[in-house]
Amino acid sequence: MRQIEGAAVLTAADMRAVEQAAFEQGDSAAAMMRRAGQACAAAIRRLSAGSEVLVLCGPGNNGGDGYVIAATLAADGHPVRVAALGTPGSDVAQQARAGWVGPVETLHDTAPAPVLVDALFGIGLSHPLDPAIAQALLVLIAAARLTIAIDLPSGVDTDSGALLGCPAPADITLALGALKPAHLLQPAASHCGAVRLLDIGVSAPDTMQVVAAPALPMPGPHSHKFNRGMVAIVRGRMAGAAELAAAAAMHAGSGYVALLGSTIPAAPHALVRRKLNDESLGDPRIGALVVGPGLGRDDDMRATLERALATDHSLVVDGDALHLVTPEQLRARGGQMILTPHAGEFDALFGSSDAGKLDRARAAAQASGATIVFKGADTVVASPDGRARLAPAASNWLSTAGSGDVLAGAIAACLAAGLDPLGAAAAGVWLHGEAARRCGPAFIADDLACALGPARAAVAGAVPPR
Ligand SMILES: NC(=O)C1=CN([C@@H]2O[C@H](COP(=O)(O)OP(=O)(O)OC[C@H]3O[C@@H](n4cnc5c(N)ncnc54)[C@H](OP(=O)(O)O)[C@@H]3O)[C@@H](O)[C@H]2O)[C@H](O)CC1
Ligand SMILES: [K+]
Repeated sequence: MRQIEGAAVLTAADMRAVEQAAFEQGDSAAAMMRRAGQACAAAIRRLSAGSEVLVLCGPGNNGGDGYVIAATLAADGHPVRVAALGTPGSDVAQQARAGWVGPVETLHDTAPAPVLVDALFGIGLSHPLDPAIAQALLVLIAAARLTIAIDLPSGVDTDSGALLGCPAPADITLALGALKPAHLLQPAASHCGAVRLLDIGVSAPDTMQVVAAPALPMPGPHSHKFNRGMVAIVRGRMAGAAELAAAAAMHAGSGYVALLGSTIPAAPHALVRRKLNDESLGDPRIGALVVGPGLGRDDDMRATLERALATDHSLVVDGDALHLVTPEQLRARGGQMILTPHAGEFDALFGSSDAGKLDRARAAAQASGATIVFKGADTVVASPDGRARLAPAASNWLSTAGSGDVLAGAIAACLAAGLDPLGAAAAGVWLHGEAARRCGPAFIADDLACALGPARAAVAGAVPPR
């Protein structure tokens, strides 16, 4: 079982394409199912510590995995029972069913067991779970001390993370071959428990990946404040937001941070405070310009935003600025841009929709030509070139004022350090989550900004300094 940071994420269709490609290379569905089931059985043996296991097998290949799991556990002398929903549809699942020689109960007449394995539905769930099935499942889950989902907990939509009926919450989900968006997108992600990836011998494309610890430079003998990356932050009507973004950029490793629009000396004194004018805005040493935190939405601030957009700096566009621009305006501007909307700002800029978060973020990146950080309990980073990064759940204590300002500053520091927009956005998201983890409970955004330093230090050195 592998941790999921950096793992490939595949939609159901992509997963099937990977399977098909493997078959065309000489692999077989039966062999793949055998590898999947045996890998799951090995993990389940470790997790169950000798307790009896009840495997629930569905009508598809997820159920086929379940029969291989049960047969493997039985062959190892591990106490195991099987209850089935329907009969296997595919030949490969029927073969797997034939490999189980024990009795097969039904969901309704089986007895609970300490360890429950949900092999009812995986990536093929196509419509909401029947309430009677869901109810029987919940009774068995309530009676178990450990519930393990195979590939996905039953009752979730693979690609969007939406719920399909009343889902079966798992304590652990064993993802097969690759993560799926539902392992990371809410509300499905909340029903997966701890997600572990099992290798089943398929090679997954890495267009979409789980956000991982970034490779960030460690300063070296030739480093100086400018080649470590200069960040400039436009100060708006609510000055505290820009101050937080500035503090975040400093702690996240930027060598020089300028707050444009403020000259009154104040802590932190390492923060350079300059008037906002053509000279300060046009400083060619700026590696990333942040506009939006606490900006305000009046005409003067709209004009300030226009001046920022008129530069050729790499931009981080956040907060109020997202209410003042249009996707067309951004696409026309071009250059490196990272937008960091939360749900409300996303709807304001790109319109509301019932589509899944991943699809919406990817469409927005296409429409605007910018890298989109669609924030939330499930953060999705989408690049205009189709690549995407999905973040594992971070601390719920991030639901505090200023958290977004801190993220904008962290992303800007990574962008100014020379990462490309997708890499910088993903690195900033990882630093933000890691800083929150280090803060523990009940922190405020000022604490979070300071914790970016230790988080940054933890990943320094992966690449040589510039
Ligand atoms: N590389 C891999 O990921 C591997 C995955 N494997 C396992 O295979 C499943 C995917 O198998 P699949 O058969 O495509 O789908 P499921 O097993 O999830 O379920 C499909 C069957 O369930 C029926 N269905 C769908 N929705 C419902 C519902 N709400 N209620 C009842 N039945 C439902 C569906 O019937 P339809 O008429 O809707 O088509 C199918 O009969 C994957 O998740 C892995 O566990 C391979 O075994 C190994 C490699
Ligand atoms: K399942």
